[in-house]
Amino acid sequence: MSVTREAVLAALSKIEDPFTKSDIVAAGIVRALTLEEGKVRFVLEIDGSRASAMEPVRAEAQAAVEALPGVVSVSALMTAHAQQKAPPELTARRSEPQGPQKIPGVNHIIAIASGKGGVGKSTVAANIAAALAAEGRRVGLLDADVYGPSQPRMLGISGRPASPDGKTILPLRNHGVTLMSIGLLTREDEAVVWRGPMLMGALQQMMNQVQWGALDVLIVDLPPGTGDVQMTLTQKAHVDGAVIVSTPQDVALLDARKGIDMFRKMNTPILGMIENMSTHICSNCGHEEHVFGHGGVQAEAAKLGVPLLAEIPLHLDIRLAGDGGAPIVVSKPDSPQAQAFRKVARALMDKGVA
Ligand SMILES: Nc1ncnc2c1ncn2[C@@H]1O[C@H](COP(=O)(O)OP(=O)(O)OP(=O)(O)O)[C@@H](O)[C@H]1O
Repeated sequence: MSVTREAVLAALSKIEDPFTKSDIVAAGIVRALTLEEGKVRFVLEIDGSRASAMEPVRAEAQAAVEALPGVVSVSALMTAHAQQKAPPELTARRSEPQGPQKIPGVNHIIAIASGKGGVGKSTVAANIAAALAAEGRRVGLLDADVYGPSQPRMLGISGRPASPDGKTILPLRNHGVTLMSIGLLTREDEAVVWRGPMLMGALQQMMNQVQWGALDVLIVDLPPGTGDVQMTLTQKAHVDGAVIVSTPQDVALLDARKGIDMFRKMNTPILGMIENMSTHICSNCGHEEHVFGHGGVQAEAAKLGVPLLAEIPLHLDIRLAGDGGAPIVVSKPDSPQAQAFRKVARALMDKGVA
Protein backbone atom coordinates (compact mmCIF):
# COMPACT_ATOMS: atom_id res chain seq x y z
CA MET A 1 0.00 0.00 0.00
CA SER A 2 1.22 3.50 -0.79
CA VAL A 3 2.16 5.79 2.02
CA THR A 4 -0.40 8.41 3.10
CA ARG A 5 0.01 12.16 3.45
CA GLU A 6 -0.81 11.89 7.16
CA ALA A 7 1.96 9.34 7.70
CA VAL A 8 4.50 11.58 5.95
CA LEU A 9 3.44 14.63 7.99
CA ALA A 10 3.55 12.58 11.20
CA ALA A 11 7.13 11.50 10.43
CA LEU A 12 8.18 15.04 9.56
CA SER A 13 6.58 16.47 12.69
CA LYS A 14 9.09 14.51 14.78
CA ILE A 15 11.91 16.65 13.39
CA GLU A 16 12.86 19.85 15.12
CA ASP A 17 13.46 23.16 13.38
CA PRO A 18 16.59 24.32 15.23
CA PHE A 19 15.66 27.97 14.81
CA THR A 20 12.07 28.05 16.03
CA LYS A 21 12.46 24.98 18.31
CA SER A 22 9.08 23.73 17.15
CA ASP A 23 8.74 20.81 14.74
CA ILE A 24 9.25 21.55 11.04
CA VAL A 25 5.59 20.95 10.17
CA ALA A 26 4.32 23.29 12.89
CA ALA A 27 7.00 25.83 11.90
CA GLY A 28 5.38 25.94 8.46
CA ILE A 29 8.53 25.21 6.49
CA VAL A 30 7.31 21.97 4.90
CA ARG A 31 5.76 23.01 1.60
CA ALA A 32 4.54 21.53 -1.67
CA LEU A 33 4.15 18.02 -0.32
CA THR A 34 3.06 15.70 -3.11
CA LEU A 35 2.60 11.94 -3.12
CA GLU A 36 2.27 9.88 -6.24
CA GLU A 37 2.34 6.11 -6.06
CA GLY A 38 4.80 6.08 -3.20
CA LYS A 39 6.98 8.85 -4.66
CA VAL A 40 7.12 11.65 -2.10
CA ARG A 41 8.26 15.15 -2.84
CA PHE A 42 8.42 18.16 -0.58
CA VAL A 43 10.35 21.34 -0.10
CA LEU A 44 11.70 22.97 3.04
CA GLU A 45 11.20 26.67 2.69
CA ILE A 46 13.95 28.30 4.72
CA ASP A 47 15.80 31.53 5.26
CA GLY A 48 18.59 31.70 2.65
CA SER A 49 21.25 32.57 5.23
CA ARG A 50 20.50 29.32 7.11
CA ALA A 51 21.01 26.98 4.17
CA SER A 52 24.04 25.16 5.56
CA ALA A 53 22.59 24.91 9.07
CA MET A 54 19.39 23.46 7.66
CA GLU A 55 21.04 20.87 5.43
CA PRO A 56 21.19 18.25 8.25
CA VAL A 57 17.49 18.92 8.92
CA ARG A 58 16.72 18.32 5.25
CA ALA A 59 18.73 15.10 5.29
CA GLU A 60 17.00 13.96 8.48
CA ALA A 61 13.57 14.74 6.96
CA GLN A 62 14.44 12.81 3.82
CA ALA A 63 15.65 9.80 5.83
CA ALA A 64 12.56 9.85 8.09
CA VAL A 65 10.22 9.69 5.09
CA GLU A 66 12.36 7.11 3.31
CA ALA A 67 12.00 4.84 6.33
CA LEU A 68 8.20 4.81 6.07
CA PRO A 69 6.59 1.67 4.64
CA GLY A 70 5.22 2.13 1.12
CA VAL A 71 7.67 4.88 0.18
CA VAL A 72 9.33 4.30 -3.19
CA SER A 73 11.44 7.44 -3.42
CA VAL A 74 11.81 10.79 -1.67
CA SER A 75 12.83 14.13 -3.06
CA ALA A 76 13.43 16.72 -0.35
CA LEU A 77 14.66 20.08 -1.61
CA MET A 78 15.40 23.33 0.15
CA THR A 79 14.28 26.65 -1.21
CA ALA A 80 15.19 29.94 0.34
CA HIS A 81 13.36 33.06 1.30
CA ALA A 82 15.32 36.21 0.65
CA GLN A 83 14.17 37.74 3.89
CA GLN A 84 13.91 36.61 7.51
CA LYS A 85 10.74 34.84 8.54
CA ALA A 86 8.83 36.25 11.48
CA PRO A 87 8.77 33.94 14.48
CA PRO A 88 5.65 31.76 14.33
CA GLU A 89 4.03 33.28 17.42
CA LEU A 90 3.84 36.66 15.68
CA THR A 91 0.94 37.01 13.31
CA ALA A 92 2.16 40.10 11.46
CA ARG A 93 5.21 39.85 9.23
CA ARG A 94 7.80 42.56 9.35
CA SER A 95 7.14 44.71 6.28
CA GLU A 96 9.78 44.48 3.59
CA PRO A 97 10.91 47.34 1.34
CA GLN A 98 8.13 48.06 -1.11
CA GLY A 99 8.27 48.94 -4.77
CA PRO A 100 10.43 47.76 -7.64
CA GLN A 101 14.17 47.72 -6.95
CA LYS A 102 17.18 47.73 -9.26
CA ILE A 103 19.34 44.62 -9.18
CA PRO A 104 22.85 45.84 -8.27
CA GLY A 105 25.08 45.95 -11.36
CA VAL A 106 22.21 45.30 -13.78
CA ASN A 107 21.35 48.28 -15.98
CA HIS A 108 18.20 47.04 -17.67
CA ILE A 109 15.70 44.21 -17.29
CA ILE A 110 13.57 42.97 -20.18
CA ALA A 111 10.84 40.36 -19.62
CA ILE A 112 9.97 37.94 -22.40
CA ALA A 113 6.39 36.82 -21.92
CA SER A 114 3.62 34.90 -23.61
CA GLY A 115 0.01 34.31 -22.75
CA LYS A 116 0.09 30.69 -23.83
CA GLY A 117 2.69 27.95 -23.49
CA GLY A 118 4.62 26.50 -26.38
CA VAL A 119 4.54 29.57 -28.61
CA GLY A 120 8.34 29.79 -28.66
CA LYS A 121 8.96 32.28 -25.86
CA SER A 122 12.08 30.50 -24.60
CA THR A 123 13.44 30.20 -28.14
CA VAL A 124 12.91 33.92 -28.64
CA ALA A 125 14.50 34.75 -25.25
CA ALA A 126 17.60 32.63 -25.97
CA ASN A 127 18.05 34.14 -29.42
CA ILE A 128 17.53 37.72 -28.27
CA ALA A 129 20.06 37.17 -25.48
CA ALA A 130 22.62 35.65 -27.88
CA ALA A 131 21.93 38.40 -30.45
CA LEU A 132 22.51 41.12 -27.86
CA ALA A 133 25.76 39.40 -26.85
CA ALA A 134 26.77 39.35 -30.53
CA GLU A 135 26.18 43.13 -30.55
CA GLY A 136 28.72 43.40 -27.73
CA ARG A 137 26.27 43.84 -24.86
CA ARG A 138 26.90 42.23 -21.47
CA VAL A 139 23.88 39.96 -21.23
CA GLY A 140 22.32 37.84 -18.52
CA LEU A 141 19.45 35.43 -18.97
CA LEU A 142 17.27 34.49 -16.04
CA ASP A 143 15.18 31.44 -16.82
CA ALA A 144 12.17 31.98 -14.57
CA ASP A 145 10.04 29.48 -16.43
CA VAL A 146 9.63 27.34 -13.34
CA TYR A 147 7.14 25.00 -15.04
CA GLY A 148 9.46 24.07 -17.87
CA PRO A 149 12.95 25.54 -17.60
CA SER A 150 14.49 25.02 -21.01
CA GLN A 151 17.29 27.58 -21.22
CA PRO A 152 20.11 25.27 -20.01
CA ARG A 153 19.34 22.97 -22.97
CA MET A 154 18.88 25.83 -25.45
CA LEU A 155 22.17 27.46 -24.47
CA GLY A 156 24.02 24.16 -24.16
CA ILE A 157 24.70 24.54 -20.44
CA SER A 158 24.69 21.73 -17.90
CA GLY A 159 26.10 21.12 -14.43
CA ARG A 160 25.14 22.68 -11.17
CA PRO A 161 26.11 26.28 -10.41
CA ALA A 162 28.65 26.64 -7.62
CA SER A 163 28.07 28.51 -4.41
CA PRO A 164 31.51 29.02 -2.83
CA ASP A 165 30.20 30.93 0.21
CA GLY A 166 26.92 29.00 0.60
CA LYS A 167 25.01 32.25 0.17
CA THR A 168 25.48 33.51 -3.34
CA ILE A 169 25.31 31.49 -6.55
CA LEU A 170 27.76 31.68 -9.42
CA PRO A 171 25.86 31.64 -12.73
CA LEU A 172 27.06 29.68 -15.78
CA ARG A 173 27.98 31.11 -19.14
CA ASN A 174 27.87 30.16 -22.82
CA HIS A 175 27.60 32.00 -26.17
CA GLY A 176 28.40 35.25 -24.34
CA VAL A 177 25.31 34.90 -22.14
CA THR A 178 25.40 34.55 -18.35
CA LEU A 179 22.65 32.14 -17.39
CA MET A 180 20.84 31.28 -14.22
CA SER A 181 17.95 28.89 -14.42
CA ILE A 182 15.83 27.19 -11.89
CA GLY A 183 16.48 24.18 -14.14
CA LEU A 184 20.12 24.19 -13.00
CA LEU A 185 19.07 23.78 -9.37
CA THR A 186 16.77 20.82 -9.94
CA ARG A 187 17.37 17.50 -11.67
CA GLU A 188 16.31 17.49 -15.34
CA ASP A 189 14.03 14.49 -14.85
CA GLU A 190 12.47 15.83 -11.67
CA ALA A 191 9.15 17.61 -11.76
CA VAL A 192 9.08 20.38 -9.20
CA VAL A 193 5.77 21.63 -7.87
CA TRP A 194 6.13 25.28 -7.05
CA ARG A 195 3.57 27.05 -4.91
CA GLY A 196 3.08 30.82 -4.73
CA PRO A 197 5.35 31.75 -1.81
CA MET A 198 8.07 29.37 -2.99
CA LEU A 199 7.97 30.84 -6.45
CA MET A 200 8.41 34.29 -5.05
CA GLY A 201 11.27 33.12 -2.82
CA ALA A 202 13.01 31.33 -5.69
CA LEU A 203 12.64 34.26 -8.07
CA GLN A 204 13.94 36.75 -5.53
CA GLN A 205 16.82 34.42 -4.79
CA MET A 206 17.68 34.22 -8.47
CA MET A 207 17.54 38.00 -8.81
CA ASN A 208 19.42 38.91 -5.67
CA GLN A 209 21.67 36.03 -4.69
CA VAL A 210 23.11 35.27 -8.11
CA GLN A 211 26.42 36.98 -8.84
CA TRP A 212 25.35 38.44 -12.17
CA GLY A 213 28.32 40.79 -12.36
CA ALA A 214 27.98 44.00 -14.39
CA LEU A 215 25.27 43.55 -17.02
CA ASP A 216 23.91 45.90 -19.65
CA VAL A 217 20.74 43.88 -19.73
CA LEU A 218 19.11 40.94 -17.99
CA ILE A 219 16.59 39.04 -20.10
CA VAL A 220 13.95 37.24 -18.04
CA ASP A 221 12.25 34.23 -19.63
CA LEU A 222 8.90 34.13 -17.84
CA PRO A 223 6.53 31.18 -17.53
CA PRO A 224 3.47 31.45 -19.79
CA GLY A 225 0.41 33.27 -18.48
CA THR A 226 -0.15 35.85 -15.81
CA GLY A 227 0.75 34.24 -12.50
CA ASP A 228 2.81 34.72 -9.36
CA VAL A 229 6.16 34.94 -11.15
CA GLN A 230 5.02 37.79 -13.41
CA MET A 231 3.53 39.66 -10.46
CA THR A 232 6.60 39.16 -8.28
CA LEU A 233 9.00 40.23 -11.00
CA THR A 234 7.14 43.44 -11.82
CA GLN A 235 6.55 44.25 -8.16
CA LYS A 236 10.07 43.57 -6.92
CA ALA A 237 12.32 44.50 -9.82
CA HIS A 238 12.48 47.56 -11.99
CA VAL A 239 11.54 46.04 -15.36
CA ASP A 240 12.26 48.29 -18.34
CA GLY A 241 9.68 46.56 -20.47
CA ALA A 242 8.11 43.36 -21.72
CA VAL A 243 8.26 41.67 -25.11
CA ILE A 244 5.16 39.58 -25.82
CA VAL A 245 5.57 36.49 -28.00
CA SER A 246 2.54 35.02 -29.75
CA THR A 247 1.68 32.82 -32.69
CA PRO A 248 -0.82 34.28 -35.18
CA GLN A 249 -3.59 31.98 -33.97
CA ASP A 250 -6.64 33.54 -32.33
CA VAL A 251 -6.32 31.46 -29.18
CA ALA A 252 -2.72 32.46 -28.59
CA LEU A 253 -3.58 36.07 -29.29
CA LEU A 254 -6.40 36.09 -26.77
CA ASP A 255 -3.96 34.96 -24.10
CA ALA A 256 -1.35 37.47 -25.24
CA ARG A 257 -3.91 40.24 -24.79
CA LYS A 258 -4.41 39.18 -21.14
CA GLY A 259 -0.64 39.30 -20.65
CA ILE A 260 -0.40 42.78 -22.11
CA ASP A 261 -3.23 43.90 -19.89
CA MET A 262 -1.45 42.60 -16.80
CA PHE A 263 1.83 44.36 -17.65
CA ARG A 264 -0.04 47.59 -18.24
CA LYS A 265 -1.75 47.29 -14.85
CA MET A 266 1.69 46.78 -13.28
CA ASN A 267 2.98 49.88 -15.14
CA THR A 268 5.48 47.83 -17.13
CA PRO A 269 5.91 49.25 -20.64
CA ILE A 270 5.21 46.90 -23.56
CA LEU A 271 8.27 47.09 -25.79
CA GLY A 272 6.53 45.24 -28.59
CA MET A 273 5.15 41.96 -29.87
CA ILE A 274 6.83 39.18 -31.81
CA GLU A 275 4.89 36.91 -34.15
CA ASN A 276 6.55 33.50 -33.91
CA MET A 277 5.88 30.58 -36.22
CA SER A 278 4.62 33.27 -38.54
CA THR A 279 5.02 31.35 -41.72
CA HIS A 280 6.49 27.96 -42.52
CA ILE A 281 9.34 27.77 -44.98
CA CYS A 282 9.99 24.24 -46.22
CA SER A 283 13.67 23.41 -45.70
CA ASN A 284 13.62 21.28 -48.89
CA CYS A 285 11.91 23.41 -51.49
CA GLY A 286 11.60 26.84 -49.84
CA HIS A 287 7.80 26.80 -50.27
CA GLU A 288 6.09 29.17 -47.83
CA GLU A 289 2.96 28.13 -45.94
CA HIS A 290 0.96 29.84 -43.17
CA VAL A 291 0.49 26.97 -40.75
CA PHE A 292 -0.93 29.08 -37.91
CA GLY A 293 -2.24 31.88 -40.10
CA HIS A 294 -0.23 35.00 -40.72
CA GLY A 295 -0.38 38.66 -39.77
CA GLY A 296 -2.63 38.17 -36.73
CA VAL A 297 -0.03 39.58 -34.35
CA GLN A 298 0.66 42.57 -36.60
CA ALA A 299 -3.04 43.46 -36.60
CA GLU A 300 -3.22 43.00 -32.82
CA ALA A 301 -0.10 45.09 -32.21
CA ALA A 302 -1.55 47.88 -34.35
CA LYS A 303 -4.83 47.70 -32.43
CA LEU A 304 -3.05 47.85 -29.07
CA GLY A 305 -0.68 50.57 -30.23
CA VAL A 306 2.52 48.57 -29.62
CA PRO A 307 5.30 47.90 -32.13
CA LEU A 308 5.60 44.60 -33.99
CA LEU A 309 9.26 43.78 -33.43
CA ALA A 310 9.55 40.76 -35.74
CA GLU A 311 7.80 37.99 -37.61
CA ILE A 312 9.85 34.83 -37.05
CA PRO A 313 9.18 31.95 -39.46
CA LEU A 314 8.53 28.38 -38.38
CA HIS A 315 11.73 26.83 -39.57
CA LEU A 316 13.31 23.46 -38.82
CA ASP A 317 16.72 25.07 -38.30
CA ILE A 318 15.37 27.16 -35.42
CA ARG A 319 14.19 24.07 -33.57
CA LEU A 320 17.32 22.05 -34.34
CA ALA A 321 19.50 24.92 -33.16
CA GLY A 322 17.55 25.27 -29.90
CA ASP A 323 17.60 21.54 -29.22
CA GLY A 324 21.30 21.39 -30.07
CA GLY A 325 22.35 23.98 -27.48
CA ALA A 326 23.42 26.77 -29.85
CA PRO A 327 20.60 29.17 -30.79
CA ILE A 328 20.26 29.93 -34.51
CA VAL A 329 21.80 33.37 -33.95
CA VAL A 330 24.99 31.50 -32.95
CA SER A 331 24.83 28.40 -35.15
CA LYS A 332 23.71 30.06 -38.41
CA PRO A 333 24.32 33.78 -37.85
CA ASP A 334 23.87 34.70 -41.50
CA SER A 335 20.55 32.93 -42.03
CA PRO A 336 17.46 35.12 -42.52
CA GLN A 337 16.01 33.60 -39.30
CA ALA A 338 19.06 34.70 -37.28
CA GLN A 339 18.90 38.12 -38.90
CA ALA A 340 15.28 38.51 -37.75
CA PHE A 341 16.45 38.04 -34.13
CA ARG A 342 19.45 40.37 -34.63
CA LYS A 343 16.98 43.04 -35.81
CA VAL A 344 14.98 42.69 -32.60
CA ALA A 345 18.18 43.03 -30.54
CA ARG A 346 19.14 46.21 -32.39
CA ALA A 347 15.61 47.62 -31.95
CA LEU A 348 15.87 47.05 -28.18
CA MET A 349 19.27 48.78 -28.12
CA ASP A 350 17.83 51.69 -30.11
CA LYS A 351 15.05 52.04 -27.56
CA GLY A 352 17.76 52.39 -24.88
CA VAL A 353 16.63 49.32 -22.91
CA ALA A 354 19.50 46.97 -23.77
N1 LIG B 1 10.20 29.68 -35.07
C1 LIG B 1 10.34 28.40 -34.76
N2 LIG B 1 10.60 27.46 -35.71
C2 LIG B 1 10.73 26.15 -35.39
N3 LIG B 1 10.60 25.66 -34.17
C3 LIG B 1 10.33 26.54 -33.17
C4 LIG B 1 10.20 27.94 -33.41
N4 LIG B 1 9.96 28.55 -32.22
C5 LIG B 1 9.95 27.58 -31.28
N5 LIG B 1 10.16 26.37 -31.85
C6 LIG B 1 10.20 25.06 -31.18
O1 LIG B 1 8.95 24.90 -30.52
C7 LIG B 1 9.13 24.27 -29.25
C8 LIG B 1 8.56 25.15 -28.15
O2 LIG B 1 9.34 26.32 -28.09
P1 LIG B 1 9.74 27.01 -26.73
O3 LIG B 1 10.18 26.02 -25.71
O4 LIG B 1 10.65 28.13 -27.06
O5 LIG B 1 8.31 27.56 -26.33
P2 LIG B 1 7.83 28.27 -25.00
O6 LIG B 1 6.77 29.24 -25.40
O7 LIG B 1 8.95 28.79 -24.22
O8 LIG B 1 7.20 27.03 -24.29
P3 LIG B 1 6.81 26.88 -22.73
O9 LIG B 1 5.89 27.96 -22.47
O10 LIG B 1 6.20 25.52 -22.69
O11 LIG B 1 8.10 27.01 -21.99
C9 LIG B 1 10.62 24.01 -29.13
O12 LIG B 1 10.90 22.70 -29.53
C10 LIG B 1 11.26 25.00 -30.10
O13 LIG B 1 12.48 24.52 -30.62
